[in-house]
Amino acid sequence: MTRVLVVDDDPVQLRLTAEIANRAGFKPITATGGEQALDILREDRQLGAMILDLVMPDLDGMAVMEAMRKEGLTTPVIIQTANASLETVISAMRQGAADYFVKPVAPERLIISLRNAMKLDALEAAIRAEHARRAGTFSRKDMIATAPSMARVITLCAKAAKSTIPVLIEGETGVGKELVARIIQGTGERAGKPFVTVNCGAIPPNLVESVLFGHKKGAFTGAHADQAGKFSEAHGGTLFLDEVGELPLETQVKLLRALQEGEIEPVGASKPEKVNVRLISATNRRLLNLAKSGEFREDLFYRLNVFPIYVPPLRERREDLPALLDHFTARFSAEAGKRVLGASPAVMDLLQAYDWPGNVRQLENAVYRAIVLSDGPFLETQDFPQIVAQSAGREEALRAVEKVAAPSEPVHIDAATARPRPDPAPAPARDRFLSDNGDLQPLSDIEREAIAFAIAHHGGRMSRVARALGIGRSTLYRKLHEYGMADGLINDAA
Ligand SMILES: Nc1ncnc2c1ncn2[C@@H]1O[C@H](COP(=O)(O)OP(=O)(O)OP(=O)(O)O)[C@@H](O)[C@H]1O
Repeated sequence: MTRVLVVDDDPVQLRLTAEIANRAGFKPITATGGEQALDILREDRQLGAMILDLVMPDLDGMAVMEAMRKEGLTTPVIIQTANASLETVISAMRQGAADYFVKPVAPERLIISLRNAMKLDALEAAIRAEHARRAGTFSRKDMIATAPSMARVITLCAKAAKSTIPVLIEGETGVGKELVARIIQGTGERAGKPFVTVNCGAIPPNLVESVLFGHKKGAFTGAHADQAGKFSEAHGGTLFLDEVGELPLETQVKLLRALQEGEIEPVGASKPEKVNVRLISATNRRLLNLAKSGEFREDLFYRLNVFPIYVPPLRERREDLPALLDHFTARFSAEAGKRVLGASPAVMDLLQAYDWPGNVRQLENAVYRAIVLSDGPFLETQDFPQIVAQSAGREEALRAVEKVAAPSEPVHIDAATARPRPDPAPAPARDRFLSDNGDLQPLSDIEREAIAFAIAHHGGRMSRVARALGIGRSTLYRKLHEYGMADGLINDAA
């Protein structure tokens, strides 16, 4: 539940405002003076917003805002004042207040103001994060991680940033491993230097070596010119090897050499080249288990695993869900040009009860879809149809196996090692609008297929076929001729 700080020296007014916030689903925290408010702000960096009275005996509202600016306290501020002098309001807004109102305030007005202030804050954070990503200066504040189980991740990130030893980040898919890697880079001495990402699982095995180490002209058919690899691109900076467990064994040998010697050998090169790269690897399958089963070189495992960081799955840190939801809502509603202020309490219940096998990335995608679907100021459960369907399915499945002892757990990182390697990716179901090479089919092909399907479905009875397709019989015949399908087909028995 998002915490809101209410600051007022009048105890009656303080209770009234706190009660409005409480009824709107926020957790109010109260302070009766400026000094006390500042203490709370310094302690609790996760406050959603502060409602601040301007006139107070010890430290007034303006002085509180001034102190916040100096100390870099960024909680959004909504000013409340008894007299609406334009000058006061202008100075408060100049100090960075998100909004102001004159007491007594209508509850709806206060709630909208709170939601807007939080949305603006989340949006500013998203923009800051995007800037940081581009500049290679990601830091701890660009990651939502207030859950106790993330405290260790944050501490380890800070330690890893102080050195350049290889780091191995383990965690299920979509938990934020790349984000962790970017924070290590962005807060260390290589901040602002290249951050090059390679998804080892996405490169065809015969190209991995050339992608990583580069190649020389003529090294193989099609190598028309010298080509630098990812190691060279990351020179002076950080190389992030995602899904490192997917590297072919031959490439693992070369990677080991690159780590041991600090030099690489491009394909077709006659001599090695020196590189200065900090390596951060990630995997969603326990690398140790792969090493034990011989699928990953043990010597390379120990080289990569000097400093391991395990990122827990989202279902083990549900405390982060509200902040993540606000973060993605603000970002996507701004991108889609919609005025979504937040989510209904029912949505929060739905999301809290769900297991999130795809972790933060799945949440990000679910919120994106919800924003596209939503047509009100708050996201509702019907805006999350997939989560609703899967949650309902899970309930039913659980009811069906009530008497069976085995728990229905989502895929866990340890369980993921059981997959045989190489893992032949199942052929994706072909979309009926896409050709085999993934291009959209021409309309004529789609129409031809629809007609053929309708003819088969209605046993060749053309009146029915035409009716089903919503066209006249003569149009159907014309199309059959056009597509060369007329021969032997026309059987007009209705
Ligand atoms: N704690 C967080 N705060 C804000 N955004 C997050 C957080 N964790 C993940 N994200 C966002 O979720 C998405 C997935 O994160 P990321 O790519 O880092 O996951 P990953 O574990 O590397 O995924 P994969 O295993 O598929 O490579 C990204 O858009 C990322 O910015």
